[in-house]
Formats: sequence, structure tokens, C-alpha cells
Amino acid sequence: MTDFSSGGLRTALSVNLNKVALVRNTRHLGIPSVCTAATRCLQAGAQGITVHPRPDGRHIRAQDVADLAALLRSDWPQVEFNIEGNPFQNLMDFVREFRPHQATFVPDAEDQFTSDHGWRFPEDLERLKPLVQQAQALGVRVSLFMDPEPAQMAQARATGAERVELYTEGYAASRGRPDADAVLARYAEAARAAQAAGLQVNAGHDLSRENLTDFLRAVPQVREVSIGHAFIADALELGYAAATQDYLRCIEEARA
Ligand SMILES: CC(=O)[C@@H](O)[C@H](O)COP(=O)(O)O
Ligand SMILES: NCC(=O)COP(=O)(O)O
Repeated sequence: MTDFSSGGLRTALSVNLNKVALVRNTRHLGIPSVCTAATRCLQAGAQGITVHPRPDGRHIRAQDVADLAALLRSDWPQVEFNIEGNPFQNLMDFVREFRPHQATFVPDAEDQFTSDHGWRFPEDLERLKPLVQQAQALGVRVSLFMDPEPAQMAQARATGAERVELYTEGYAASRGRPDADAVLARYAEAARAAQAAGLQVNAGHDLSRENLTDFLRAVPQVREVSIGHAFIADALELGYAAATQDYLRCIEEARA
């Protein structure tokens, strides 16, 4: 949950468990467990759990979503559950069955290597509206996965969605390049445009311990970062608890 206690906004850390499931799926032994991973990260202070149950089941599968929903409902009721996916594929089935706190609409093809673009407006506006309404009628907040384009944010809001998630691969890839400052400024501009349109802002994709603090210092009022690939890579070396604490420290450093 976002913490307003100090008057400022503390960005929530939502751990994406896709890659725990990816490793688990390489044997029929049930380990590593996504529920154990979630428990360890939440015990260490993470504020949310994110999963992306892709149609091909390459990592997170329907049973994982069911198990995590039950775990959070029973043991961690204050923790945000965020389910990502394409609402024109299998996402709405999960939204209807599990009613997560948030559904992140991602325009991925079924066979896509990984998420690599956001929604486009006006092309996607009319077809997204009814799905946003369906999710919200179930009490589910909707976040739209978006490229950092300020001019797209007013129409993103016109879908009825409450949030956008800025797709941050472009930021991560720009680090160390001559245009890095300009790229980061673009993300800040996109966030301000989103907020001016009445949207709250999340961020994710290729965020890491190396790039997270600078991003949050430059981009205002980010409500939630969802981090998976780099987080799980760090957890393989440090353990879930130490990795969680490192990422929480990165978030805190951005507030200093
Ligand atoms: C939407 C997004 O950027 C990520 O959350 C996505 O879940 C990554 O998917 P993979 O873990 O399958 O690469
Ligand atoms: N929405 C981004 C996410 O959940 C995880 O992306 P990544 O950290 O695995 O690139």
C-alpha cells in the first residue's frame, strides 16, 4: 500500500514472481515455490505481489494464481495482488475468478518473448473501455501498460482506467548512453502528463537495484514499482529477504 504517513508518497514494491515459476517448471518437483517466495518477500516488507500468467504457461500458471490469491487472502490481506495480462486473451478470466486489487492490462501477443510495448491511442480506446468497466465493476483497479508518451495519457484516462504503468525498459537501456538524461526526463514528463489527466502512475520492466533510485528521484509520485527479473536474479545471490530489503532501501534513498 502507498504510505502517506510522512506526508510524502512512499512507492510500493510489488515483487513479480514470474521467474520463480519459470525455474519451478523445469522439473516436476514443485520447487522453488511461488508461495514460499511471496511469503519471504512479504515478511521482509514488500507491499505487493505481481504475476503475469501468460497463455502459454511458460511460468506463472492458473494454479499459481489460485494459490497466491488464497495465501494473500488468508495471511496477507493488506498486501496488493496485481495480475498482469492481455485482457483480450486470458486476463479477464483471472480478474473474474480472483478479483485482485489491480489488473494491469498489457498488449502482449500470446507468443511474445517479453512485454515490449504499451497500448496505443486512439486505436485501442474504444475496445478497452468495456473491459476496464468490467474489471472495475468487480472492484478491481485497472492500470494500463504504457510507453512514456505524454500525448497518450489523456486518452489512456479516457478508457476509465485509474492508473498507467510506465514501461521502463527504455529507461533501463539508456543508462550510460549520452541520451540518458533526456530519456529519463521523458519519463518524468509522461508521469506528469498522466497525473494531470487524473491518472496515478506505476512503473515496471527491467528496473533493478542499479537504476531504481535514480528513476524514482526523477519521476514524480510513482505509486508502485513491479520488479521481477532483476529482483529474482538478486534473490538467487542474496536470498529473498535481503533482496527485498535492498530494493526497499533503493526506494527509501529516492525519498531522501
Ligand atoms: C508487463 C511487464 O513488463 C512484466 O511485468 C512482464 O510480466 C514480464 O513478463 P516476463 O516475466 O514473461 O518477461
Ligand atoms: N510490470 C513489470 C513487472 O512486473 C516485472 O518486470 P521485470 O522486472 O521482470 O522486467
